[in-house]
Amino acid sequence: MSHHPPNPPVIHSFASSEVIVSSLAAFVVKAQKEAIDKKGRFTIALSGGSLPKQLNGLVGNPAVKWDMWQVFYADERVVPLTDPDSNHLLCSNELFNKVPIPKENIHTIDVTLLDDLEELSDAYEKELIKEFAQKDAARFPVFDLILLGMGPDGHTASLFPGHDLLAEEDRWVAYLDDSPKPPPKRITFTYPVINHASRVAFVAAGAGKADILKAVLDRPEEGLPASRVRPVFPGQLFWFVDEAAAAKLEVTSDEFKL
Ligand SMILES: O=C1O[C@H](COP(=O)(O)O)[C@@H](O)[C@H](O)[C@H]1O
Repeated sequence: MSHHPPNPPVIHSFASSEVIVSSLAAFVVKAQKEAIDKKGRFTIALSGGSLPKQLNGLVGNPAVKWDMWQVFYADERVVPLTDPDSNHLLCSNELFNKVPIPKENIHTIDVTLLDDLEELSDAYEKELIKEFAQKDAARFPVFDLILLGMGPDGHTASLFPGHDLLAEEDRWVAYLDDSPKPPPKRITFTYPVINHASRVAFVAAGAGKADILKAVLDRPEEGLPASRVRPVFPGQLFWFVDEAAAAKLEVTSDEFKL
């Protein structure tokens, strides 16, 4: 465990969510290149919600080495992969069905275990162990990049305000059956996984995110789930926001320009 304090977050603010799309694509490509140069593979975790649409700048992008990607989900709803609530379905519709990524490089939940949350989350944890433990010999997986969204209540992945899972220190993947946002049954990466990544990036756009973004960044002592994302040094946290979402932050706009 590093005793160095976490790096301060880097906040990139853009005039519109359209500009986020191209900047985010360049950011992902840079993370991909560094990972492949170092380790010959790129491990990335995605979220659902508004995030997958923002990945459109990767479609048709010749710099993306799809066969080197290993994709996991930072959280997933416990539903069939064809259900409109599935994060995998959303990511497939927005991204994976439009690019030449090998299907076996996308790690989905095991849908034969939908009736047993404990087995399902254990199986997804084992999937992570297969990818990371033998190769990296670390106590927690070290993702090259985890992309997160933030809900209007400050939740991220399926870590919700006041939920017991915020205190989970050992498990890599946990389950809940009481999500305040439907559907109630979900699995989620825990903080030990999120906070051991090399890079974690939040994407938040629109005026609907302004109040909660202010609370998360200006009042971290409130302990909202998104405020608790503080990657262990030398990991780095990034925020990709548009001006509407950043409107209520205290820092001057110059500090936010790329
Ligand atoms: O339920 C979820 O919500 C969060 C935030 O969604 P957003 O639509 O406000 O961006 C999402 O990141 C997570 O993956 C999803 O399961």
